[in-house]
Amino acid sequence: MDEPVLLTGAGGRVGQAILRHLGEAFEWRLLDREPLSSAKLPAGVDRDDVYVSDITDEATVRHAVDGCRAVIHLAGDPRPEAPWDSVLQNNIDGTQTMFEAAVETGVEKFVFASSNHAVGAYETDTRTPDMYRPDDDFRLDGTELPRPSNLYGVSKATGEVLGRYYHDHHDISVVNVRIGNLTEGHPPIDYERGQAMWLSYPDCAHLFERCVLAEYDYEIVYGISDNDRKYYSIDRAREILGYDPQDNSAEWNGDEHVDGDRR
Ligand SMILES: NC(=O)C1=CN([C@@H]2O[C@H](COP(=O)(O)OP(=O)(O)OC[C@H]3O[C@@H](n4cnc5c(N)ncnc54)[C@H](O)[C@@H]3O)[C@@H](O)[C@H]2O)C=CC1
Ligand SMILES: O=C1O[C@H](COP(=O)(O)O)[C@@H](O)[C@H](O)[C@H]1O
Repeated sequence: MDEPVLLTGAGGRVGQAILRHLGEAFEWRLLDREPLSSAKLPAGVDRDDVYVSDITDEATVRHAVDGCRAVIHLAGDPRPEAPWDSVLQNNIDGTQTMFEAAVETGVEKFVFASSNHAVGAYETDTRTPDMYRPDDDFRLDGTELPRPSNLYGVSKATGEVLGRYYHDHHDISVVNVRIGNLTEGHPPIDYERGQAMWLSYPDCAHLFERCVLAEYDYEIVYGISDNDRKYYSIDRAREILGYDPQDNSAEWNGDEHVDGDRR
């Protein structure tokens, strides 16, 4: 039996998108500061493998991480408008606590939920709204420096740099997924930017599965579906991770799929 994968923030939107599609793909350990109802637990996950804890609680985090081969780290304050004291504690201090426990216990891979907001300031007045449209060829590809939209984006860029530090000094494999806009069922309606960076639930789960299974050193990739509208390249995710997204926001008209076919 393979060693388990620890998923933090398991009760949230991204966590549930992953567990809904990958519930049986791995042996899971789940961590969230909120208790997880039975409806949020995949079949086969034992309550002993569920940790109700804050990610800044070093002792519990270390216990949860110990023996895992990989960590998917989602827990944090996801609000673009989050204030500094919250992102400092939940996103920066919490992520450093996760990395420290991971390297102390010999975890091989660390998958970090970064964000479009780490690079939101590339969306300048002169580029928008054209860059959100299919005929525009502006692309960010993960090699650019962060240009955060807000303090939340600063915390995500800091998480990426923490990963760089722990990779360089402790040899842990790290992939940062700059997630776009995860929306269940259909792309955001009347929101061009959101359609350009839509990540469907099935593509989200597939991408994080590839992050656990692929081999890499230190990577920054974009987490969006294969949208006709896009200003994030997914070439690196395809090449390094074997990401093969199946969804495209252009195939949706509001909440209707153009073929009447929803996966
Ligand atoms: N949903 C999206 O479209 C995007 C999400 N992300 C990132 O993905 C991650 C997950 O986001 P969502 O699932 O949307 O958020 P969410 O708010 O739905 O889920 C976050 C989960 O983490 C838990 N959590 C928060 N702070 C914690 C702490 N200090 N200790 C332990 N647990 C804690 C919460 O209880 C919650 O269950 C976040 O890091 C967010 O920044 C990034 C880009 C886009
Ligand atoms: O990082 C995040 O980004 C998504 C999309 O950003 P938005 O500015 O288009 O709303 C956001 O919904 C999510 O809460 C956040 O964590």
